[in-house]
Amino acid sequence: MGTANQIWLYDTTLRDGAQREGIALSLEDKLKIVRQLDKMGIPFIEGGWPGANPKDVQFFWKLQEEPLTQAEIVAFCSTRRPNKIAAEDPLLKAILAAGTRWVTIFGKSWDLHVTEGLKTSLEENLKMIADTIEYLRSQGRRVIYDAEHWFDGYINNRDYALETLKTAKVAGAEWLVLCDTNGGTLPHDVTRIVQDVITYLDIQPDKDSPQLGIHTHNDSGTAVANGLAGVVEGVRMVQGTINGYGERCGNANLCTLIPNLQLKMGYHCLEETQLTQLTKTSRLISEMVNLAPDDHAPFVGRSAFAHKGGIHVSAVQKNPLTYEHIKPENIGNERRIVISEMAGLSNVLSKAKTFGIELNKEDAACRQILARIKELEHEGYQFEAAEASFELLMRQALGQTKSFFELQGFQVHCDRLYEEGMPYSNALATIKVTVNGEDRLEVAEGNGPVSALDSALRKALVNFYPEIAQFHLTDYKVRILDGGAGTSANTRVLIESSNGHERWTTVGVSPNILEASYQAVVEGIEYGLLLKSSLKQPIQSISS
Ligand SMILES: CC(=O)SCCNC(=O)CCNC(=O)[C@H](O)C(C)(C)COP(=O)(O)OP(=O)(O)OC[C@H]1O[C@@H](n2cnc3c(N)ncnc32)[C@H](O)[C@@H]1OP(=O)(O)O
Ligand SMILES: CC(=O)C(=O)O
Repeated sequence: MGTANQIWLYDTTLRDGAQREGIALSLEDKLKIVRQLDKMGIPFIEGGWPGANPKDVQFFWKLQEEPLTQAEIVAFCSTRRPNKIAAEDPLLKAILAAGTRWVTIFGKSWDLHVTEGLKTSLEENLKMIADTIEYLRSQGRRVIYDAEHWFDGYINNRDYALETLKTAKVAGAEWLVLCDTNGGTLPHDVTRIVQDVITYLDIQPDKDSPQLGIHTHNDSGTAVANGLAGVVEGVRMVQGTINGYGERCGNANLCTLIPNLQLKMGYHCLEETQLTQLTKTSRLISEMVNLAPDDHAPFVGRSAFAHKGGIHVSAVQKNPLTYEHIKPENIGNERRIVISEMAGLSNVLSKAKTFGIELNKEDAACRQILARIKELEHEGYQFEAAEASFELLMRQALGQTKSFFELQGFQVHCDRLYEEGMPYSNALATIKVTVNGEDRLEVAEGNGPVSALDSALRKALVNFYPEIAQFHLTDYKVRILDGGAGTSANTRVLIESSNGHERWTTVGVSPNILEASYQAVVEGIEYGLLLKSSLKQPIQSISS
């Protein structure tokens, strides 16, 4: 056992996390994820159920060839089937073949599951638990026992549930993990039930084995709170998943549990440097499972330390404690200042600094910029996501941009055509611009009006600004702002552009979707050109 304040983290992203609807991990994905968790210092990582599918079998073979650096990789399985012999159970043979030092076995605690699910007797279930653990111990394995449906079982039949745990303890399980499998338990029930288990089994937290663990699901929205409640009472292993992925509403989110345990409750889970990997790990794993990261996730979300209200920004700049519950850098996250109609001068100053522009509150331009933002946001512009447009607006107010070209006009023509009876769209854009006093007229095709317009504009400009050849649109989002107005509604378009190295987002607003798109396209090109120009150097405050 560890020191008095040690909590043993147990990650089940690769097993229970993968039981989330919408996640399908390849062998390669699983290997990448396990290495990242190992790097972050998680001591126990549940890799999968080796008897359940060929991918999990291969996963454990791969780890035998290239073991992890510090984590114990754990193989998962059920107890033997009713009225069978443990040594002959194919799933138990597979878990042994996985070659791990530690195995996790789940067994039934709830009498309802024994009689209705397993269709066996309460006595046989106790034998299944005992036989399985004793057999695995005889084969040299260390055993973690997951007491499935522990809390429901306890509430339905306390004495039987406690007997199943005692059986696992006597058979040699080193960890007894209380599972809230259906996720319906609330923290005050966790508290009283854990207290009873500790007394009944005479558990000595932080001393000898067995010790208690907890595995919670989020169906009541209390998975993390339940885990914390268990720890307060003496539980020393916490099971969960990165980003809370898991069956139904998910498992306890380790990205929330770990910082709460370590930074607020004084327990030791990870080294300080490992804790700073948390945000990166959360985002990396969301990439690997192909789910968009939750920007508003506690601790690790992109917005977890984002300040939008002017009052907040002003105070945070004086002392971050005023609106932040922890230091974002402790978990590898960062503070962000957001620009919107709720901004005050402090937001503008702070954002200017990130663009390399030193302003102070006395600059007249500062108030003008703020007033302009509020006016434009009232018209439907939104600068939170369109930071490139905001920087252009700021530089225009400060006289720090130049006009790269002048639009004379454009026309876009869309056709719906048919080829062998199949419909397809084709768009043609004509644009006329003046650059350095020279008129250019260009035509381009696209599979839609915006791509045709974008192509025509870039074609007209590329001879003057060759870097435009590297620019391309990477994302295009449209939002109808006043849906009640039907097809004459105001439209906001956000366009993300890239030059292959950097990405930036611009915004346009108009009742005409093409006009809104044109504004965003033009700002996208202007910002790309600005990035390469000497204008994008840090500049001095205009009043200094
Ligand atoms: C709480 C949890 O998250 S537990 C983990 C859940 N995860 C999974 O189920 C994913 C992996 N599972 C699988 O690939 C398959 O279900 C397998 C390979 C395990 C079993 O497949 P099958 O043999 O076809 O059985 P099936 O999935 O239909 O039913 C599960 C069987 O396990 C039995 N079972 C359930 N829990 C236990 C247990 N703790 N001990 C022994 N048997 C159990 C059920 O009673 C049922 O038996 P039955 O077929 O006699 O009715
Ligand atoms: C073991 C497990 O995953 C559960 O009881 O939820």
